[in-house]
Amino acid sequence: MLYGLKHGCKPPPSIPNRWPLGIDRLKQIWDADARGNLMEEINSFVDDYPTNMLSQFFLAGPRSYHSIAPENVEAILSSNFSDYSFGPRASVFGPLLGAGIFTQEGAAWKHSRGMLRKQLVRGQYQTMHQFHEHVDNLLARLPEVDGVVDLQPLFFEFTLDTASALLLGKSTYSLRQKTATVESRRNKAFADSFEVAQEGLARRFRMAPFHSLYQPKPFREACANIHQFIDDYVRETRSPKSQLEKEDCYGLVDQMSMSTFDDKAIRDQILNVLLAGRDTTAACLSWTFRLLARSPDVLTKLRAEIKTVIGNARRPTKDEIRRMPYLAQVIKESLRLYPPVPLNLREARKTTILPVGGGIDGQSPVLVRKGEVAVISQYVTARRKGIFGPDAAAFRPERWSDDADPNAARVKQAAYFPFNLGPRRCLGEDFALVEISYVLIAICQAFPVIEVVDEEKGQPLGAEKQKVGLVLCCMEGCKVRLSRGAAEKVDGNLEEA
Ligand code: HEM
Repeated sequence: MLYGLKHGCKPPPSIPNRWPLGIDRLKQIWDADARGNLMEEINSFVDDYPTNMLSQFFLAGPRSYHSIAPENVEAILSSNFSDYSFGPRASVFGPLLGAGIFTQEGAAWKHSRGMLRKQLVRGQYQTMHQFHEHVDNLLARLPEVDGVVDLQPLFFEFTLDTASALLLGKSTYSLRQKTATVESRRNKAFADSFEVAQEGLARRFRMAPFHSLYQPKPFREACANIHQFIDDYVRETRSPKSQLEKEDCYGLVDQMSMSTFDDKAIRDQILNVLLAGRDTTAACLSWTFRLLARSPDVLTKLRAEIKTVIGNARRPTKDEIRRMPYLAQVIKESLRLYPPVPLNLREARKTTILPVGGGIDGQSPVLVRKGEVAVISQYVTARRKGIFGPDAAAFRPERWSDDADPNAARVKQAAYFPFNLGPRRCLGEDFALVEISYVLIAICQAFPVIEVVDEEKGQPLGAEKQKVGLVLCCMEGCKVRLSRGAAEKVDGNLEEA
């Protein structure tokens, strides 16, 4: 208390509750979630309380602080990083993930991060070859001439294929599951179990602190199937025969096998990275195409850039992707409006201070006691009109380049953190951005027409139903009309540079 007074701390406004223990607020959240507009509901709280922060109690749980200001996000994730922990994350995700980079903290996390950085940041995908066959498989699943397709499930299959190739050194080839071989059935069973297990983890996450009550048989079986699948892969990859046959060591299994990790440690790391990287990338691809199909002007400008830098019949190189500023802005704007990880929380491991949010005007520091929870939301912070202007809810990629004033650009950048900030910033950011760019380019090249479907025409942005699971997805999927029209190349297989 004295510590707080010394630093001029003041409490933030509380969210008023009509029922005891915030039960009305919990109901409001569950109802909004069921309606598919949880994030918009949370966003609207902020319009009612336009200071930087709100505090709230739920049931008998600790006080939580909902922080909107970028200064607080920076303090939580970066400058005061060591004052916070993940709270119950390891135990919520434990049944599937065990101990890996996503669930670990302290020295064990540092060790994992050092090892994975080598694989993810300087990995084989630098050459882009790793993506080629999967992009071709994706294009082969799209209409031959013209038609309506829901891209969202295809993107989830695509990112499972690329992530498994990166991690296991061997893809699950979900996009090719038309042939019923023993291996394809095994891969399909893995993909299905992964869906069930992820849904279970999302439920456990929502139920924290009562998460351990949720472990139904289908969830336990799905986790067991996944563990078996990965263990088989690891054993196969580590067998002396397999090592002899291999020309390259692509996968994480290979890299970890060269260190002292046992099979269980390898399995845990693979699942941790798979969970971190697969759905996030698929969700971003899906939201980006939804946005592009509704924004013909943006699409035209993007096509013009693709045509100038690469043309319409050749695969992009990494260097060409770097030379496409508008493409980068399109992805950045999509991640601003629809961050795959829309909400995050940290628990104070010691008493600490947030720079702003206290008092009536929200400008005083706030004392956060040990055990209290700080909640941040990329979705909410990145939609603040005070930062992004009156058109904050609009999809306008140009906003990332139209600031003559470097300070205005800096303020926007500070409010943009879809990949997290600080020591635990996403390790797959570069991988994801290259992968997303490649798919955007390939589909634009193959389809001169990408349009919103008739039944969704005129639907305003933000009115779509959203699903907040482990990532933010669209309940309505990503249905678009695609037409190959007079494309320069129609067989779906692009030439290499
Ligand atoms: C658009 C795609 C992606 C987004 C938006 C994204 C976002 C994030 C976020 C917000 C975190 C922090 C989560 C937390 O600790 O609370 C994170 C962590 C992480 N991400 Fe990503 N991610 C993406 C793609 C990927 C990919 C493709 C990979 C790997 C291939 C990956 C690997 C990781 C890893 C290993 C961590 C844990 C880092 C650590 O705790 O030190 N991510 N990501």
